[in-house]
Amino acid sequence: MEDILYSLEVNDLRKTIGKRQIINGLSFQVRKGEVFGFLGPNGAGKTTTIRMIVGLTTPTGGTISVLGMNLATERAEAMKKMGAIVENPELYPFLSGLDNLKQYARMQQGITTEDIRRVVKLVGLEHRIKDKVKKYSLGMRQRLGLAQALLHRPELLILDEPTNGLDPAGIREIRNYIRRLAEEEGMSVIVSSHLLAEMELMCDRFGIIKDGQMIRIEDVQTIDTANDRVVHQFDLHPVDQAVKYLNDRQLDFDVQDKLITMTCRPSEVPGLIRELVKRDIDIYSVTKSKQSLEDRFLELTAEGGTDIA
Ligand SMILES: Nc1ncnc2c1ncn2[C@@H]1O[C@H](COP(=O)(O)OP(=O)(O)OP(=O)(O)O)[C@@H](O)[C@H]1O
Repeated sequence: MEDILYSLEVNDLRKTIGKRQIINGLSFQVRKGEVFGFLGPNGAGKTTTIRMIVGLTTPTGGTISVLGMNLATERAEAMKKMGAIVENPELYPFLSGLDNLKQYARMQQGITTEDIRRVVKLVGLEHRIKDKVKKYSLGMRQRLGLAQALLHRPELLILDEPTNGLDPAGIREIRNYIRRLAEEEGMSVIVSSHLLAEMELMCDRFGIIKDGQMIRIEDVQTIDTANDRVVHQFDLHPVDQAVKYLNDRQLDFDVQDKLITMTCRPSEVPGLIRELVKRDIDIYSVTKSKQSLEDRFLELTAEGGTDIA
């Protein structure tokens, strides 16, 4: 049998609502066992794409394959391989977490007590599973929703903004569970977010979506920022002299609290330091902002932004 490399393949996906083309020829693949992020500004089309993948809305054109099965022609089989939390998970607050899972299990076929025990452990709710859901924190509810989505042992898990509304501790928990599912269970996970730092910590790769198109796919391990323009902060003395030099070179910079901030490529920094030192300017430190990925994202998604070919 031919080996299937991808859990999900989306090809030339399109969606028109009314006269508006919302998704515009979107293509990407999700590998087996990876966490793939869907990153984009508000209104980029993340939710619409996810709704098509989970079968909540029908594409106007293009194809979606789940583990090699075409969603349009082998829908029932493809759906069995998928678990999702797209809108808020449906939970009954007056039932315990366990009873919620039992209730959910009844609506599906072939779910055993062992399956329930397994998902409770997977999301770390063993000690609170008999408590009523109304007593759960938002993070715990989210984890119970995750447990529901995992009950039928999906191979592809789809989570729309899974960390939305959670506090930092809750975000970290969900992130850890998502990573565990990929690393220990070999599951493929798609998460959408507009939080960049989140994507870097949670994903193996992420795609940047803008105006209903995938404009770039990044591999988190190999993000190459060497040639990206990054914000650098120079602590130096005397500032006036440095300001004069930078003005003479017609460089763009800001001065705040005696610190000079400028956006440049990391490769340009050594030359700049040499020139400043030649002018008897003492450099105490140069700090590179950690926001480079965010800068790049904003640049890529800005109206009329940089050419990303
Ligand atoms: N049912 C609909 N009717 C008309 N327009 C829609 C409909 N659903 C989505 N849109 C529009 O499609 C575009 C993409 O929306 P979508 O919700 O997919 O974006 P998103 O990337 O998920 O954004 P957000 O981060 O804000 O959720 C938006 O401009 C939205 O207004």
